[in-house]
Amino acid sequence: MVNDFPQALTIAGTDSGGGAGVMADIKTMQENHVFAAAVVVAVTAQNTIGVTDFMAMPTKLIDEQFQAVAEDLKIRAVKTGMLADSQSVKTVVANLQKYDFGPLTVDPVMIAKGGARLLAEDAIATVRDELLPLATILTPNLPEAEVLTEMHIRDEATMQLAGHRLQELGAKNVIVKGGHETSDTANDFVLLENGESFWVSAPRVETNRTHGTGDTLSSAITAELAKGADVKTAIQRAKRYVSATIANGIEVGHGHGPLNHWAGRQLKEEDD
Ligand SMILES: Nc1ncnc2c1ncn2[C@@H]1O[C@H](COP(=O)(O)OP(=O)(O)O)[C@@H](O)[C@H]1O
Ligand SMILES: Cc1ncc(COP(=O)(O)O)c(N)n1
Repeated sequence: MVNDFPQALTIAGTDSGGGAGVMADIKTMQENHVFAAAVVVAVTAQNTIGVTDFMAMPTKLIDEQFQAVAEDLKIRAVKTGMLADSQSVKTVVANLQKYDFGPLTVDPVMIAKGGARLLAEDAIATVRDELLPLATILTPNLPEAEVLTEMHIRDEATMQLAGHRLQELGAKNVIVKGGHETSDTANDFVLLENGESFWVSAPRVETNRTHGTGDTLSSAITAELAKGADVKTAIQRAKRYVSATIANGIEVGHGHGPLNHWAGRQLKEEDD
């Protein structure tokens, strides 16, 4: 059948070091048996040690990438990652309103693990006011949730409160990621559109090989949605996948190392 294979789209920045951004998204979607397409919003000069430079793509080129994808592919689920600046966020929002790419996962990327700012300060309001209300699923880490809700998150109770505030801001479903916490388990709080809430958890791995964890979780969710999973199932499967990529680390680079995107194959073997 023409155009029937599950296809997903990432709208994000590239990582020359291969561990995060568009590169992590494509590897994740591929490993989860979904065809991955990409609209590149920014290019970063980056490795596991840090980001040395980046540039946002011109608006016209972003528009043209959207048009090229929309005219030919049948995208069933889409995610956003690094969006760089306010102009780029507005361009992405306009294109998401123009084309139907299915459920939208918004990973509100702001600052890289190495400390570099990947979203201009004045673009935070644009993300909150214009992009967040389009989100089927919003996936902030703790610092991002704090910035978007303007509250201090200290514990599980404040993570839950933040989830509810983010839903009030317009995101249908929210997952507040606890990767930046220090407890023995990596606990993420999930609040669904119907009001149901629960935690997804995995043992915390003592490692600095966590470059691209957020991208990997959000693109695994997007891949599951592209295959037709419901939101709850997509989040549970994606958590299992990202946990395996962290737990079965590979040694690449000298800083915050990338994940083992092949680890899902091990999970399949365990299941069989
Ligand atoms: N050291 C770790 N061990 C296990 N899971 C982790 C670890 N660090 C992050 N995670 C998980 O990875 C996912 C991404 O979370 P996080 O690292 O907070 O995102 P981000 O990359 O956006 O900062 C979450 O499910 C989180 O719980
Ligand atoms: C292009 C791009 N997108 C996203 C991230 C965030 O990933 P992390 O928080 O793991 O550094 C990144 N470093 N680079």
